[in-house]
Parts: sequence; C-alpha cells; structure tokens
Amino acid sequence: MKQTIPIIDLADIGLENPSDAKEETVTRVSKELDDAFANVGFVYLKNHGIDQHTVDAVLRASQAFFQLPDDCKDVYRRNSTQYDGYSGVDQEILESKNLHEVREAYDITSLDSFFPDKHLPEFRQVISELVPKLCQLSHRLLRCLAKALDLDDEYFIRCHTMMCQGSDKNATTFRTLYYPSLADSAIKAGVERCGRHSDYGTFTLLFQDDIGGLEVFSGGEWVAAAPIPGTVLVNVGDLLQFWTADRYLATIHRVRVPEEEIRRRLARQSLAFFVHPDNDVMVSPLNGSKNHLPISALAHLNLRYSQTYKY
Ligand SMILES: O=C(O)CCC(=O)C(=O)O
Ligand SMILES: [Fe+2]
Repeated sequence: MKQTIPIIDLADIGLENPSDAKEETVTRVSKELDDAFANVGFVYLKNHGIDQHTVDAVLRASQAFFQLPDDCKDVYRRNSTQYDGYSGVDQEILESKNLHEVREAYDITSLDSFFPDKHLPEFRQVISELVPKLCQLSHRLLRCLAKALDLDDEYFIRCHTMMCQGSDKNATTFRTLYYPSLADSAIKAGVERCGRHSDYGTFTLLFQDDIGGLEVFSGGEWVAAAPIPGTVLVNVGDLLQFWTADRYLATIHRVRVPEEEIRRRLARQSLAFFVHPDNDVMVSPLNGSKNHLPISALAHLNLRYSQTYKY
C-alpha cells in the first residue's frame, strides 16, 4: 500500500510558545510521533516555531560559501579527526555502488568551531541564530519521544545534554548541503545527488528548498518527500532504531539526479540537523533484548563514518 509521510501539528510544543506545552498536546504529539516513526520513519512537523527568515538566511549564506572558488573552500575541509568543515563532491559516498555523489556539504558540531569568517563573516552569524533553535526543538521532541515509549519524560534529554558543544562531547551536527547544477552527462548509472542510506543517530531534522528530489523507501516503494512550506521533515536514525529494538524505522532515503533538465540545471540546497546522544552514552535495546552488545554513541557513529567517507 502506498505510504504517505504524515504531518504533525506541534501547536503549543512549537518554539513560539516559550512556556510548557499543554499536557494534552504532549500526549497527542507523542502518539502521532510514535505512529509515524513506527510505520514510516519520516514525518513533517508544522508550527515548529523556527521562522522561515532564519532558514532562508542560512540557505543564502551557504549558497555564497559553496560558490566560492575551490581553493578557498579547501582551506576549511573536514578530515578523519576533525569533523567540522567542508566536504567536496565525492568525499562521502553513501551508497557503495555509486561512482559519484554530486554533493557538497559544510558540517558544524560547535558554534565555537572554525568558520570561514575571512571569506564570509555572515555564515557564522546566521548559523549561530538557527542552531540553538534546532537544539531547543530537538529537546522538545526528545521529551515527546520519551512519553511515546513510556519512559520518564527526561530520559532522552539526559542522554543529549551536550548537543552542539563540540564533537569531543556530542556528535550532533548541523550540515548545510549544496547539490550543484548538473550537466546532461550526469544522467547515468552510478551518479546520484545523494545515494540511498539511512541516517546514523537519534533523528534528523531537515529543511529543503523548493527544488525537490528527496525520496523515501516506504511500503516497498520510493515515495517523494516533497518540500512542504512551513514544515520541517524529521526522520529516525539507525541508533534510535537499535535503541527501540526496531520499533522505529531508520528509513532509507536518497536524492536522485532529476530527469527534467530544468531541475537538473538548478542547484538544490537543504539543511540537516543530525541529532546524536552524548558520545559516552551506552545504548542498548530498551526492551531488554540481549541479542546485541551495548554500544557507545560515539563508537556507533565512527563505525558508520568509516564505511562512507573517502579521505
Ligand atoms: O538533501 C536532502 O534532502 C537529504 C540529505 C540527507 O539525507 C543526508 O544528508 O543525510
Ligand atoms: Fe540522510
């Protein structure tokens, strides 16, 4: 049966409401999140409270960064020990059969990290406005998630206390993505914008521009995760699937090279916020299953990075 990605209204859980959400909203959102994560692994959230101006400002500054000459961007490259910084085309191959993944990215795990201040001072400024909001929204979702799984309300928040304080403490990463304009020669086997993969951590928040192209493998087929204005898309990561003993689905997704020439010629942008537990949190299935050894959040992530990055 064709699956659709549900939409949840966060109402007073959204960041526009500084005070605690009404208990009935928490109960409703927890139930809806539970259904969506168990059946599709992806969900759109509306009324999340992060205003579009803040998102657009980051998309604009990112575009300016990615359009800098390669030798400027090379100064900020990430590497196997330094997770913050720039990755160029083909540096991360998510689907091992792919020859090329035509995507650039810039990763940030701490607002005190290095930024391309010399070339583009506004990049740090606008990202510093968005990231704290993403942390706050993630905490509100973590509270709902604990309720959905009948845990005490603070259970997941206690495991995610150091988000955005540096990858030595917590690997939560803000990533701005840029898929450059493509030539016709890009339409061939083994070339994708983003190969099929699942995300690695707890969950991911994603804002995309209006170009489209993201697809989610659900109900036995690829379903378009089209951009819906005013929403943020959230998906379950591998670690949360493991944590919930496969109750929640870390659904595979990809971004294809568009067949229509107009869309292929346009660059695409998205902003992802990959939420991870603190590095030393030991994760084992919440149902008490002894089929797997506990693994630290950091060990789990390093294993996944070692499978996809080409340095
Ligand atoms: O750009 C997108 O829409 C998705 C990117 C993605 O799935 C990822 O970076 O993990
Ligand atoms: Fe992803």
